Amino acid sequence: MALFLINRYLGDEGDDGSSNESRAKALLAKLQRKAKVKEQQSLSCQEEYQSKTTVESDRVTSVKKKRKNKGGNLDVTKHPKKRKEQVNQDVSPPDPEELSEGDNARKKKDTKKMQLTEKDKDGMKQKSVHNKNGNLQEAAAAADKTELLKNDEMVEKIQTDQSIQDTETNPSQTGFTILGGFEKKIIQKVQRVLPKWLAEPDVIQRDITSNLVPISDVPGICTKLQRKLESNGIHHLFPVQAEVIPAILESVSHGLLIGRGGYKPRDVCVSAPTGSGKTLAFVIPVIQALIGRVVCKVRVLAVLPTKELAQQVCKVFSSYAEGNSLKVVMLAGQKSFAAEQALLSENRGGISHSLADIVVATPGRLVDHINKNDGFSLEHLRFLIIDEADRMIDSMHQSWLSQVTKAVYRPRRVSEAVSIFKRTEPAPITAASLSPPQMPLQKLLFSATLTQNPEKLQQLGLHQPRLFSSVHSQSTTNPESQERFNFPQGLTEYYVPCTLSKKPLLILHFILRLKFSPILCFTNSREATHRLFLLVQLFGGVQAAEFSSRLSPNERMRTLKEFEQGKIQLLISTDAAARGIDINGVKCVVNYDAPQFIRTYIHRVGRTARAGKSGLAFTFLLGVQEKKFLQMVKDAGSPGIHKQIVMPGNLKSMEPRYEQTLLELGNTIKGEKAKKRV
Ligand SMILES: Nc1ncnc2c1ncn2[C@@H]1O[C@H](COP(=O)(O)OP(=O)(O)OP(=O)(O)O)[C@@H](O)[C@H]1O
Repeated sequence: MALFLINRYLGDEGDDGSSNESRAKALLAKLQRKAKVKEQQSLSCQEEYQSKTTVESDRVTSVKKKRKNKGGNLDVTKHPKKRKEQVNQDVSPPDPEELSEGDNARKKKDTKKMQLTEKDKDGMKQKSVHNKNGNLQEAAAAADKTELLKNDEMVEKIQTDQSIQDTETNPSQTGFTILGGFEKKIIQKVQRVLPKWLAEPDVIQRDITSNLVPISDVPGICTKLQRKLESNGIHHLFPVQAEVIPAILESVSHGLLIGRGGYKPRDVCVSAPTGSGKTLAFVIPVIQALIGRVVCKVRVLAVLPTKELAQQVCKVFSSYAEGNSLKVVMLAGQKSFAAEQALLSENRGGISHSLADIVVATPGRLVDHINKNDGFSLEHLRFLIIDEADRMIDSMHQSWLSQVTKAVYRPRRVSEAVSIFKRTEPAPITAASLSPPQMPLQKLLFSATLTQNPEKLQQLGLHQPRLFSSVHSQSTTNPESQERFNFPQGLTEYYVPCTLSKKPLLILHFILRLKFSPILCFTNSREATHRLFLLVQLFGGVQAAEFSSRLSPNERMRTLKEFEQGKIQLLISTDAAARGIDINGVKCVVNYDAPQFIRTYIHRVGRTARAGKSGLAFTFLLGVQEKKFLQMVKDAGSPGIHKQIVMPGNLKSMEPRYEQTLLELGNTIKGEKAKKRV
């Protein structure tokens, strides 16, 4: 017995319930009818074709015969490409049997063209007769012949090309749907458009000095903080502070719990030049928002890429939290894990109590505390500050943000789960979602080189972000093209063409002859930093120090302090000191090694010309680097980089001592290597 019964649809006749045999007969009859109709159509096509193609030359017919002998198959309507190839090799009209109605119409067109070309031929013949005489006439006639032959070929080509076009543009003529043909379509280039919030930011004035705003003119800053600012020597706010502080304060105008009108507050992104005062732009409003708090909980978390930066920001927070009973704790690995744990919380009566309102952390240590410290809770977190945001996005592979988000939205302990505040991850706003008291998490992003790449920013999961920027972008800006940034107003940029061997002499010339101290000098690796430091030290006459991961965190801190105090004339550093570090009084930055990326350049040169002051930046460029580097700086929106030539004669007097120093350097490095091996 058959397991399956397969029924085939045999047309309307198949539905009447008759036997298989009668169905087969009906189908056969139908096919025969169709074949007859087709045959009649083909015959009528053939007749029409023969009547219209009398102008075809004998030569063409012979070619056609040849093709038939070869057994070539011209049924290429299904394969337009193949047809084109074949036609180019073997030009002949298609078989009348193959012609459909569409082909006939096409044939009419072709015949018209042929007639036109015949006229051309006649015209050309007459021309030649009129223009030439005597012996020349014969030659001219021969030339005409070849011309005509060429013409014939052209006519045929036009015909076949036209027929291909017809077939391709109007597939219905062939009766087949032609698949593919994509290469023929003109594909419109996708116009990338920035999202509105990125394309139309709130504009921040770039020029600090002529746009200072008196503290009392900025709405929302309480008198306590105003006095604190003044006691710290700040009487006016910089443009970025005057714009951003009121915006953040507005989002907490109805308390910490929920944004205005019950909506979650918008996240804030700030892109402003180096040294423009971004730190106070988040410290002031956040401190003010916390001043009235009753219970101590971690409500502010600031994440920074390096220990030095975390320490710097922690210092500013502590300065403004002082006297407001707010506690600031740093988690950056400066202290042991247990010591940081003790600073974060204490256990009273079996319940963990937070000892920190504001936590300033580096990503690694932060994740350690989230995972291993039960006394560290982010359940009440209200502000997440991401400083040097573009760098922090690059370090997203450490998944620190997802760990923070997890800790914020999913309380780990049962006691926390029954908290009166219900946290919900950002989602469509409905009346129901707004009914319980909400503790929103607001993200505040800051950078001098904030990316405009929406794909990168998307990783941060921003909620209705608002951008404050000193860079005006167009809505049509291509996010993939090189981004433009603003340079500090007081910065003057130079490049110094040089050779590799002259670089050490140049830096010595800058410090010993041109007296450009203090100089912050950047190299591209810690080895290069160390070698240059040794060389300068051996040369003598300069107070130099190095700054890189070769040093312990405490040594690095001490070095920065001594540099700021003026005890060090030349600080040779890796990019460890390129970002965010605020060292008072750096007059000159030297890029001993040219930076590879524009962001690195902007942050390095931004260590000078801070807070509206002036500063100089020099970049030593080898011949091969010049073109690419200058283009990169220009494309990024630099107001102009000047050429500074140091004549070889100016370095001559230092050369003998330098040669001697190189020998000593070789021995010192050998000694260091030997020491390492032991
Ligand atoms: N309103 C102000 N008046 C005077 N000085 C200020 C003011 N605001 C900030 N400063 C000073 O300006 C300097 C630069 O500030 P800050 O470090 O915040 O800049 P930044 O924009 O964060 O720079 P970077 O992008 O390099 O990190 C600091 O020394 C700070 O004390």
